[in-house]
Amino acid sequence: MDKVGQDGFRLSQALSSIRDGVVVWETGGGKAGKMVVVGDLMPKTLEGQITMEKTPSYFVTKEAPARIYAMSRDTKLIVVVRDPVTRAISDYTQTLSKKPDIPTFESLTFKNRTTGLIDTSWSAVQIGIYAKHLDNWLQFFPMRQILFVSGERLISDPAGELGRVQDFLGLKRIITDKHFYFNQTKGFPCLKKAEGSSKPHCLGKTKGRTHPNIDPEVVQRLRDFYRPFNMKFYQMTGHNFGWD
Ligand SMILES: Nc1ncnc2c1ncn2[C@@H]1O[C@H](COP(=O)(O)OS(=O)(=O)O)[C@@H](OP(=O)(O)O)[C@H]1O
Repeated sequence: MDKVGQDGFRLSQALSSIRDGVVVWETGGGKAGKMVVVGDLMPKTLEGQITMEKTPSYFVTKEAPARIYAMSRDTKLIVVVRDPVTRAISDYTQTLSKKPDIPTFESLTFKNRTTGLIDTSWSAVQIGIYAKHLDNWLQFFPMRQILFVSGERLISDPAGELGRVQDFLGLKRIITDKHFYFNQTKGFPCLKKAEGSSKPHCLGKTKGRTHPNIDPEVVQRLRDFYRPFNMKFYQMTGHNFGWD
């Protein structure tokens, strides 16, 4: 859940929230990383409260479903997804902003550009294969405990998407259109009033970075690559996200 979402919730509901943090990744030893902490760091939840924790990497971490299930099998899971092609470009843009020397998007996308073979081990590509990741979660959690929020609709209709979230969590629909306005300069909706303040609150500077122009042929190849995975994902979730 992003900041606008979190703020939106705090606006209206008794909600205890911590930011990214319950999971610690150990690096070193040449291993990709290991999740080591769960559970005890979660704040105590009082009657009538919902405790939230958000870590984007959970969704694509093989061990996460089993560990969260062991902590609490009733946990409700919310994942924001967007068109995997745009997601990959956004991911690359974020990395590029930190490491300007990385190779081009086009060269990272392919194992072999001539044959058009996509490098599915590149995380920017791999993360967007949502159907595959969802399969891991469905080994532990039923679909009714998982909500997929559309990243595109979070921009075009934030109140509508948050309406779905409130329903899913069994909360009253308190966040509505009247809590948002669209900031044309940012290209994102903002909250009219931030939590505990009378001032508006928009997403931070790092949201809405300009993406580099990518060779349209490469974009098309990626669209073709993702199409079957997207179709499977729509089937699994019963929701057409309209990416194709
Ligand atoms: N509320 C909301 N609605 C719609 N889209 C949103 C929202 N919050 C973040 N974003 C977009 O998600 C992209 C990744 O954002 P972050 O920088 O937060 O990434 S990260 O999770 O911190 O790694 C990044 O996409 P791009 O800006 O297109 O690159 C963010 O703009």
